Amino acid sequence: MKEFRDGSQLLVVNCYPSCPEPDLTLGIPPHSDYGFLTLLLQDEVKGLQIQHETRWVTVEPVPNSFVINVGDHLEIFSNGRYKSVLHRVLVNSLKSRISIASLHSLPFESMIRPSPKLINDANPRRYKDTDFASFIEYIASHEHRSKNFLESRRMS
Ligand SMILES: O=C(O)CCC(=O)C(=O)O
Ligand SMILES: [Fe+2]
Repeated sequence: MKEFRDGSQLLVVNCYPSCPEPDLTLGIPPHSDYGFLTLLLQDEVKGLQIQHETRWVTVEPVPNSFVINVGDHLEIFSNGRYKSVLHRVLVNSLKSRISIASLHSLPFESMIRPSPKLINDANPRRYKDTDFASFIEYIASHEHRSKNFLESRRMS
């Protein structure tokens, strides 16, 4: 898509200090990412987990590599064929951890909508249009947990 040439990028740097009681908290609660794709660089300390079926699976750090996550916009654009990945971060008592997440999408003012090529009588449209303003409005009044923003964009 041409629009990606002027697309948006959000860069998030996370630092998780070691925690004396790691079982009592989370580094980041379960959520899915804003955007089409996230490129994530994690250091050598484990902590990231993705939800696979009903289990939380640790994403083993691989040196000099990115973890690529599907975000909510790709789920919307693909009309649900690709699912944004629910993930969370654990803390540990021994080491602090750093990660850098780069979230990529269309320009902030663009509407994100299911691709018309994927919609037909057998596959009706499943998500409403959304944009950065709707995301900001949503997180101003709700906690961004689980996949609740994406759920709010589902057609009823
Ligand atoms: O620290 C990580 O590995 C993941 C961070 C994350 O999920 C985020 O910044 O959205
Ligand atoms: Fe994330």
